[in-house]
Amino acid sequence: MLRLENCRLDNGGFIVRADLAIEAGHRVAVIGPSGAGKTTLIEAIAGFVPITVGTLSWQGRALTDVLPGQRPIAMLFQDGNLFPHLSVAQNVGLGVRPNLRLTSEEQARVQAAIARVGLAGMEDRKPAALSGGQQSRVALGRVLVQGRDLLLLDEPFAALGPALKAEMLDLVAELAAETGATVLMVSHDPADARRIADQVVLVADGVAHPPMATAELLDNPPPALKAYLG
Ligand SMILES: Nc1ncnc2c1ncn2[C@@H]1O[C@H](COP(=O)(O)OP(=O)(O)OP(=O)(O)O)[C@@H](O)[C@H]1O
Repeated sequence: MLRLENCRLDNGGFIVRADLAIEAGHRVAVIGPSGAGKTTLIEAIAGFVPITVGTLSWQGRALTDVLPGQRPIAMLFQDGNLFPHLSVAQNVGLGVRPNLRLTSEEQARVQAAIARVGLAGMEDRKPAALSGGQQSRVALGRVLVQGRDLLLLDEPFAALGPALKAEMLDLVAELAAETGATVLMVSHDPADARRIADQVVLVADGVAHPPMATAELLDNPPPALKAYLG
């Protein structure tokens, strides 16, 4: 279980409060008005935004004072997930070892991840020689080899067209199901939440609310969400 107990997240003076728990294995969409603090929540869990009050824990282990790289977390951003001068295999390999000196067993893991995300045969290509969807697949391959318990996504597929975005969301859901990873995904599109998230965390008015069942929340939105959904 991921727990934020009476937390105060401080993003350069912008405060979000969070007192919530997410059961392991769930896929949770983080939605809410622009500027409400969705990214702040994700980055506090990842360790980039300080938690000045309260405790963050995963499976009973306190993470509040753990450095970002030592948290059981993999992250995918909207942009800048790939290094343009590195090949597909190298970009994925970074998930195993930042210096890319991989053992043959580790190279095999990278190869398996590349195949799993549908890029077998493209190992030596640079990102510029890939489509947007293929680039997203490389980033997902890197997340996959990291083998972390928690996957945090901050609108990673916003730049893709609707069909491609749906395809990538489905791939995230499949990979999470295969690995048992718990997923938190920031999205502006309620359809994304309905597509892959069984629960939704609403961030509004300075508060990250406890998760609610996706259909229940979106079918009967509270006032703050209603205003946002229009
Ligand atoms: N480094 C910072 N210093 C001060 N304020 C910040 C900083 N980063 C973000 N903020 C402010 O914190 C608030 C929340 O930002 P955040 O990015 O978490 O919102 P969001 O819900 O993800 O927004 P969006 O949907 O527009 O991406 C915003 O008002 C923003 O201006």
